[in-house]
Amino acid sequence: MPIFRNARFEVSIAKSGALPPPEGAEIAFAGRSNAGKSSAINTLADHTRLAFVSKTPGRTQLINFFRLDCGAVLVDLPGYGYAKVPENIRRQWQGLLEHYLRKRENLIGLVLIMDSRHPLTPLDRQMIDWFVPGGRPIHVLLTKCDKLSRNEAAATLASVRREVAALGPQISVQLFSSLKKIGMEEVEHKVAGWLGLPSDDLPAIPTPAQLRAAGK
Ligand SMILES: Nc1nc2c(ncn2[C@@H]2O[C@H](COP(=O)(O)OP(=O)(O)OP(=O)(O)O)[C@@H](O)[C@H]2O)c(=O)[nH]1
Ligand SMILES: [Mg+2]
Repeated sequence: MPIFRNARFEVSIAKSGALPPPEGAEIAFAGRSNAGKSSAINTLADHTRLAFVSKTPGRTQLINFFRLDCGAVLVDLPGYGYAKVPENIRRQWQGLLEHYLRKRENLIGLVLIMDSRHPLTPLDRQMIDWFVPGGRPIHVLLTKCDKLSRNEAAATLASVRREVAALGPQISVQLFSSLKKIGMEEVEHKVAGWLGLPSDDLPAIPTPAQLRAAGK
């Protein structure tokens, strides 16, 4: 069962004081503005307009909560690092992110979206630093991997894996593309594991040979 399918919008909030009561395990999606976070959520949810996708960076300015069929919650955090946002607003968003990542008791894991062409920016490292002390896992999606050659993608994956190994013990990394739907099963398996859902119900992760045969 693809766990993100049928995600239903529940609520949006703009201030940490207004967080909804913690009901069900939360899986947060975070990423630099324009990294492809909304596209990844829409692709995983199999819903073209669940999360807003735009060509103008910095559009997701709220924390959006989506309920999954299994009862868990997908949390879409505001994109960070967009240069044209005024400093005071940027500080306010970062405060909201820090509060949520450090303090949210039912937050069990973080999916961190990075553009595979610009991984591990200083703010990505900041998110990792805020989250790692809680001991909960982080799964990095190196998205837009359709824009890299096969060799570039493999080299990026290896170097990001090497770098995050030094930042915390619970950080995993994979390639992803919303455009080509690459890497969906891998992230579904990972998050199902966090939620303690049986991964027998999930489709098997295709082997590299199967992916090549499918032209991906
Ligand atoms: N080629 C390619 N383009 C992508 C992919 N994912 C997203 N994009 C493009 O990248 C741009 C930003 O995508 P969004 O999903 O809106 O990014 P976001 O991280 O949600 O951005 P903000 O909400 O603005 O912070 C859009 O033009 C998308 O079409 C992908 O896997 N491959
Ligand atoms: Mg977005």
